[in-house]
Amino acid sequence: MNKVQLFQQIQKKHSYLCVGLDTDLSKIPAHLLGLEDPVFEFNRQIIDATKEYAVAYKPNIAFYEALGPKGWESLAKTLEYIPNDIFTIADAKRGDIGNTSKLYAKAFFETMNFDSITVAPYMGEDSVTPFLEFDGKWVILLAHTSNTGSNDFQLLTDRETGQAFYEKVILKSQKWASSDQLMFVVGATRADKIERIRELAPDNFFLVPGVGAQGGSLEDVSKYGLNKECGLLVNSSRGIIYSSNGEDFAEAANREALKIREDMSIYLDKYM
Ligand SMILES: O=c1ccn([C@@H]2O[C@H](COP(=O)(O)O)[C@@H](O)[C@H]2O)c(=O)[nH]1
Repeated sequence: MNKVQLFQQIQKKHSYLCVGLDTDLSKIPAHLLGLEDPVFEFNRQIIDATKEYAVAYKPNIAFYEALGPKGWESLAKTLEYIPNDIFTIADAKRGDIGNTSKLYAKAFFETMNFDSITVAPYMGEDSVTPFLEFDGKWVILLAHTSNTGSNDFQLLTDRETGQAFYEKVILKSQKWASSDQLMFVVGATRADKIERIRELAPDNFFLVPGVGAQGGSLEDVSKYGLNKECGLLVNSSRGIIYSSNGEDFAEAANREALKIREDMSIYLDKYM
């Protein structure tokens, strides 16, 4: 999916919601556990309940890898089930020496047909560019993440330029790819930095995790992060998919997604 198509979906749905499929067997409703593939069944019902409001789905790969071959099977079935006009993100946070990155890219872009993958920039240019060699596929580079540990390295400042490490990542990586292929992860818990990050990357989409369970403010993210083509995909995982752990989990997810979409619709009119 290209940037124009993504923006069209956002305009059609008045939403920039990404639903995170962090599907955890210890958290899903008990009545699903006896089924052949409870993870897929949970995801199937969540997708059906939220697809009217979601412009992206983001399975976090750790939750599937942890289950071994069965988990990969549930992931493949989930990816297949997501409607074609909805953007898909493999939240895998990969990145290695070039020939290894190339195979990570092949795994997520060819063996599985994800639209995008999250990539860690720490190993530099030759670890990121192999992911950019796939037509129509996106790299979502970790820039300023939502966790407290992000302060350890991402805020380290270069004495000469005064630039923080995360700012360098954003500036340098824009030389490797255009905003048609490169997004950045920016935590909603970093709302105080979003205005600055938008200055550094005016045209790139940001994937923003950290609203909902992590407490980030959707309004602040929207106020400082929206650009002329929206430029935001705001993710909520636990806040939507585990809003009930009873038999009504899908209806509860539908209500949560709708609430977020209603706010997004207001912010698109107010701030874009
Ligand atoms: O900076 C980051 C990068 C990735 N994540 C991932 O996003 C979701 C957030 O889940 P919630 O339940 O909505 O908190 C999860 O998959 C994280 O691994 C992040 O939170 N922060």
